[in-house]
Amino acid sequence: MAFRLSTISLAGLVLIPSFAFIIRNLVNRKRTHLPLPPGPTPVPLLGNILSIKADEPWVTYTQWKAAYGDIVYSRALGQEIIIINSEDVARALMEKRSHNYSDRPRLATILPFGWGYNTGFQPYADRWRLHRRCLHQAFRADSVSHYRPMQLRKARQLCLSIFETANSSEGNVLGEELVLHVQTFAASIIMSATYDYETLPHNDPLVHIVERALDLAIKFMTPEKAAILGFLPILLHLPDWFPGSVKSESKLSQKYSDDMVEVPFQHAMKSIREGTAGRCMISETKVDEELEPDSRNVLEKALKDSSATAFVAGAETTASTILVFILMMVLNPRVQKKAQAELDSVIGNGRLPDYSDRPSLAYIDAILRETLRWFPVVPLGMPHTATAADVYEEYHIPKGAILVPNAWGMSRDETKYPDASEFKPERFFNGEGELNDDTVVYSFGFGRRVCPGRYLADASLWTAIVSLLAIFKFSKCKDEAGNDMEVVPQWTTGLTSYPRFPCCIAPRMSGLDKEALVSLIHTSGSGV
Ligand code: HEM
Repeated sequence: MAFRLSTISLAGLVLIPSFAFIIRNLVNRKRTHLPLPPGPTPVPLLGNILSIKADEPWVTYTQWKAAYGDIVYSRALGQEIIIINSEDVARALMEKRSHNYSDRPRLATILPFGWGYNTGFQPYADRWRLHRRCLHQAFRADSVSHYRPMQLRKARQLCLSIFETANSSEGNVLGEELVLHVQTFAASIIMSATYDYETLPHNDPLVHIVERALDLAIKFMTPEKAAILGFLPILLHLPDWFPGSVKSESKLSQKYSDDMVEVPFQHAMKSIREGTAGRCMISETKVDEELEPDSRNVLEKALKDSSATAFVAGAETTASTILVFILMMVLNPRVQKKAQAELDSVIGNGRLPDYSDRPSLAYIDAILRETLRWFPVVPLGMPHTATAADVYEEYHIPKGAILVPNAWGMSRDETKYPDASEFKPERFFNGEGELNDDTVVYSFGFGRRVCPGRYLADASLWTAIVSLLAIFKFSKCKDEAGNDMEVVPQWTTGLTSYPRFPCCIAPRMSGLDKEALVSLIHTSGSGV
């Protein structure tokens, strides 16, 4: 009896919002007389959820492009979702009409799991504007050059760590070892740029606090869980023994998130008070002493929250892109050889490259662009929401609809990128042999919500790519008979995605040992 009762009440909780949605939708449609964008036929209640590839939804959306076009209407559990499959449509809506498409969906998991601090989830309102001001001050194009010596130092440290791992295993590096080195590199750059905090190479206590919060959040902050919690908010209050309850997980996640926001911020504030802080996001943000206490508190809170977001948004995305780059080098020896020939002709082998070499290394820049294109590590960008109903071409865009920019689909546009599934840096050169103006900006999002960390990310990626190419040759692992082993990367799923794969990493310079590498690093300048 108890079972039947709870089944009925659960069904009721699911059905009522769905009927409300259907009725609201019918009323709105009557008012507009315009069709919705085309899309697959939804089934009652679930919408189109069952026809989407759960681990690679961008693949399904790109197939929908072939069937329905650049703008596709779909539904998931009562939510209207519009997939944007072309850069032109994304710009027409999210940039040219950014006043209407800069909001974010209110995911039901955000506040209960302690993620209300995050810039990326802020509604389009004053608090978000203040966050953007703090991020802009620290990471705008003309501020980030200051971080270059630190980024270069950390890229060379990354090479040293990889060298040691490869050296101890005859060149064969396991997928998880590579992931760890690259993630440490990306995390240490963000911790330095935001908090002027120098991370330890292993088991850093502050990085641990951040990762603990992220690990838990990744499990619970999925779109499916948000949809379920949106229907059944009662799951937050039911006792732990009740199937589906998330009461204790949400409390734990809140605590971990609070620590993640507070602990590194207090560390930076202490250094500022003691007069030992170097340049970083916290020390750079002008909190005017003259401000009223209330305004000062609001600004300090925005600074604290947006700096925590910088880590969350910047570390994994940067690391994931470098992992894609290494995978591409393993799978495309021709490209790797050509890049190293360019490096040898410009730099020689007596020193390591630095930022001053960038204008002379066009092919390396093309590799960076092709890496961002070949697999945008935020394949579906971040969703934007329509603040008001709108009309685009002949279609009605309902108020509250979620717009999903399918960056992966844009990167597979055969008219712009012939043989799009191949890794070809040459596609970024014009007829005169110069780099063209496609910098794959769509991989960093659109309009007023575009990634504020893109300039910092660009410099981190370039310096990692150029340093790794200067020192190492990446190839497939060999089996006992000396044959190349097939590479089968395992891709993670979530808001971001990266490949995990073993590979063989050997120094390019014959006889290079650790001592020689350390000495090469020390004698190479920072060239800034
Ligand atoms: C390869 C590295 C990176 C990639 C591919 C990337 C990509 C993105 C994308 C696609 C978005 C969503 C934009 C939109 O809504 O249209 C975004 C947002 C954001 N990114 Fe990045 N990002 C990277 C690195 C960084 C770094 C290094 C930082 C910080 C220093 C950062 C901070 C942020 C923040 C705070 C947001 C939220 C913006 C908002 O909602 O207003 N990102 N990023």
